[in-house]
Amino acid sequence: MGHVSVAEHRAAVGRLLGDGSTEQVTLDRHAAGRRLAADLVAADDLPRFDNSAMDGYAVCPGPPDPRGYPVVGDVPAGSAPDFALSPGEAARVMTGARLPEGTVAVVPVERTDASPTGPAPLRVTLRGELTAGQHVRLRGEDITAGAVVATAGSAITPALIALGRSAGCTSVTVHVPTRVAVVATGAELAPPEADPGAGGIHESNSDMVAALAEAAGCRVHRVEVCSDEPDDLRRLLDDLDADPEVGLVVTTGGVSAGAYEVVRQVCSPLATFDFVHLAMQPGGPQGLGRYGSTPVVCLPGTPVGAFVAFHVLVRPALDRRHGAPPARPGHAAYVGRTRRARTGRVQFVTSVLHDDGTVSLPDARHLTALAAANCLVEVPEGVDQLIAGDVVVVHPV
Ligand SMILES: Nc1nc2c(c(=O)[nH]1)N[C@H]1C(S)=C(S)[C@@H](COP(=O)(O)OP(=O)(O)OC[C@H]3O[C@@H](n4cnc5c(N)ncnc54)[C@H](O)[C@@H]3O)O[C@H]1N2
Ligand code: MOO
Repeated sequence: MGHVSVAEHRAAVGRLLGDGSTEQVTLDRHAAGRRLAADLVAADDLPRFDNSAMDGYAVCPGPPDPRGYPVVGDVPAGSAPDFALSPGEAARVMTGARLPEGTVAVVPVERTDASPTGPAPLRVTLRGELTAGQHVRLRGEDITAGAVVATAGSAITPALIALGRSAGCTSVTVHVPTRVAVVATGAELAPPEADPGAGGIHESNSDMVAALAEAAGCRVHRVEVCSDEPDDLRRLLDDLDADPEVGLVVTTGGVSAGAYEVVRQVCSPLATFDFVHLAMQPGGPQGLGRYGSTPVVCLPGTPVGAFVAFHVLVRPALDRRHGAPPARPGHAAYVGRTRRARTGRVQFVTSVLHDDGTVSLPDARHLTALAAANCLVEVPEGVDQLIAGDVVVVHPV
């Protein structure tokens, strides 16, 4: 076991995972959450043509006429008028309808003497002032063909799907999600439906890590629980290495100093692996390497340690692969209540950041504190006490 810093190990995970790749996919709901790997460019003007923002009458003002405007056409949405308005003429138009040439303004039906339903009248009288351009949506006023709809790195949100599709875009170039297998190891682990027996526990890491990976934009293809038997783990890793749907394996457990550390027993003899104990708590014991050609990141077994290690060490590499901007280096908050801290290693404490900018740190590293947490407070190595009002760095989780 070597001794490396958190930053060094984070960089090593980044090198192991590499840059990722890109692909072209349909711009539809399935692309939501992915990030653009290239600028998205409008294929069409938005709106595609001048159109009405109201159900009413398109008018081209002319000399005052006490009988009102002659209605020379009727344009429902979806049709293209084959006539133009001359001064003193009007046409009935519906919301979204393409406006006839010559339109100066649209008057909502409520401001006319016409019935909102039934056939278009022969003449219409308007009430109130008329301003040029009122209720007219101009071609390309939202975005024009060839303009950048969203820049590379943008997340595909529901609103961006609406904008891109409205601008005629049908496909997007995006980062390919990392295809992940999660392997929880330990002889004591009982699956959800099983009785853990006298010495067993309810297994929880596998789906926690899988959910963390999916929240980071990965596709999780396999979720496995493995015994402490080296042969079982070898067989499973061989199988995962051969599986084209697996591009990264994340293991939990079996990396510390005990007698049955299956991950370390199987992987540390391989020249492609490195096991270290980071000066970090929780999540100190770590491993990484390649099994066959498959990158493997080995997290510690304690659920809080695995969670923190995923956030601090693995998430940044996944963000880079998936085109997400690097996380901010953390932001400042104030310690709410004085408490002691352990020195000798950097701590990431699962904590609650409140609206008033103060942060509550729990007394114990329990899962209840993890589940309540909305941030990790980074307590530097040399700090043995946090005093109420001290500034600390927090990382949202
Ligand atoms: N003599 C030493 N003992 C330990 C050291 C050390 O340096 N010297 N490090 C401690 C630290 S820190 C950690 S973290 C753990 C890491 O141990 P492992 O990664 O080998 O994990 P396990 O021993 O398999 O399990 C630890 C703990 O977590 C529970 N666990 C494991 N997997 C799951 C799971 N899938 N779901 C729920 N809970 C799980 C397991 O039952 C243990 O209680 O080592 C310390 N020991
Ligand atoms: O590094 Mo361990 O996760 O402190 O318990």
